[in-house]
Amino acid sequence: DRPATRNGTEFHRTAVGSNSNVCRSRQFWQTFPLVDTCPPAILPLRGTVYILYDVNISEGFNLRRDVYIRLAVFVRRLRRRKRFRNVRLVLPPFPRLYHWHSHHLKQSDVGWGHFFDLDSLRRYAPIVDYSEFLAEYRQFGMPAPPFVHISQVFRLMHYEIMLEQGIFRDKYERVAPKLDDNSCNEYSTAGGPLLSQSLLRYGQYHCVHFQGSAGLLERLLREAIAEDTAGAEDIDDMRVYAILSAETVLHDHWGDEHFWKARRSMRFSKYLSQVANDFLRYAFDTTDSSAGVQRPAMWEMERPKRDALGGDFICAHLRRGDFVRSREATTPTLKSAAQQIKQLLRAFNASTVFLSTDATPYDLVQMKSMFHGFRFVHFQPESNLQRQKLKDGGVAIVDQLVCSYARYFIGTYESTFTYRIYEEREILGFSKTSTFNTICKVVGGNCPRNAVWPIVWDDDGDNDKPY
Ligand SMILES: C[C@@H]1O[C@H](OP(=O)(O)OP(=O)(O)OC[C@H]2O[C@@H](n3cnc4c(=O)[nH]c(N)nc43)[C@H](O)[C@@H]2O)[C@@H](O)[C@H](O)[C@@H]1O
Repeated sequence: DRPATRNGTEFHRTAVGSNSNVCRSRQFWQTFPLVDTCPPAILPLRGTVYILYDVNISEGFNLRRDVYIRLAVFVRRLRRRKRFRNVRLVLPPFPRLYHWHSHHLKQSDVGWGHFFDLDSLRRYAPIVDYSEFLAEYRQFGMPAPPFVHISQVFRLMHYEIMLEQGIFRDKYERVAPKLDDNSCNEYSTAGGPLLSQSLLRYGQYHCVHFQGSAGLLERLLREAIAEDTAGAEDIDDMRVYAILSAETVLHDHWGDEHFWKARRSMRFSKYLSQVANDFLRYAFDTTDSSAGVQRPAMWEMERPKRDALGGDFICAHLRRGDFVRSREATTPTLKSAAQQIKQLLRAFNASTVFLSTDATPYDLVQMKSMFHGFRFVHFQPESNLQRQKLKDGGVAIVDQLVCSYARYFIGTYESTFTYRIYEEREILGFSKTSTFNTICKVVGGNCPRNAVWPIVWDDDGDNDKPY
């Protein structure tokens, strides 16, 4: 057929109009450079492997952030391998999470760009937001209405017995789905509702017992690519795979410098950061420089630091909601929490407390009434419009950011929400003693405390060039 022209480069109409994701092999293209079979935009995408993933539907926002880190560290390393040089981790749209109670807000199918600075994430790992993935995939040509074809889906599940003769071994195994078994059912959204995205279609659906760290996924993906490859013709084709219940995958190395680099790259979106900064200035007269924290334009410029001062207030993260019932043994009453926070205010000769909480409005009023003689501050969006823009997830992030700037922070036992605040304060440069604190069940009790996982920096700067 006759070559058409796009951006001054010739390509064959058939390759664009069809659903082919096959560009001619490099050798052929180099031999006959004028007969270019792909639109120029696609050429750099040759061999792309898109990894879609999703997380168990009941997991909260802050565990999802941790699962992201496991996969981001993995794909950053994976990109060093030839077949995966163009790997892309596709970030799953957030469904309406269990904890996002405001039913009048539109908060399903929310992209990661709403919460995070995608360019900052991208400087750590090859990621694309779901909408960016669709736009990129479209360039390969899709049938109408446009469908994305996932060749294999892997629904991960834990092994029933983890130890073999007392030893934990990394392993996985495809298993046949049992009809009466909800742990792997292709029509269930339990492993994440990704497949209900209207533009997705998939080929094979596998149930996989999986035990091990993210690195083990490389074997699983290589196996899938080998199965999907017929021969030399399609060896370097674009491929799409999906991993469901990705929370099953463990960190390759938890808490090392790779973890922290990925964590540091998780800067919040410009809009959310701006709302938090405005609130800090308005409510506490606090800025980056008055608080003495480090927040350079790029996370790559951050350095070890321990002398941040923080704003002139104490922050407490008081988790209520499901914790009141499901973690009764470690969750304090409002009265006990208020007593502990007031003790701290007196000890630090401070007059202001910022309370971050998912408490009901009624409990919040109760709590406030226990702080006579102190200034009690809680973040509320300033207008309906701002609430709609922030959504419940955005309000929670503003709460976390404000707590990250406090002179002293105390959080909830075993809450990932609290752990993410600990991490943010580690990055900003606070002392460990001002950060790793836990509210007890009762005042003066000998209570369990959250783990202390301090930040780890590379010895010689950002020398870990992945690409
Ligand atoms: C034990 C597990 O704990 C997990 O919770 P946990 O780690 O605290 O932390 P998350 O997994 O983030 O879930 C708690 C969610 O509740 C809201 N939330 C909690 N604290 C605050 C707060 O201070 N301010 C605002 N604005 N919102 C808050 C917020 O939507 C947050 O993502 C649960 O997700 C699991 O379902 C399970 O219960």
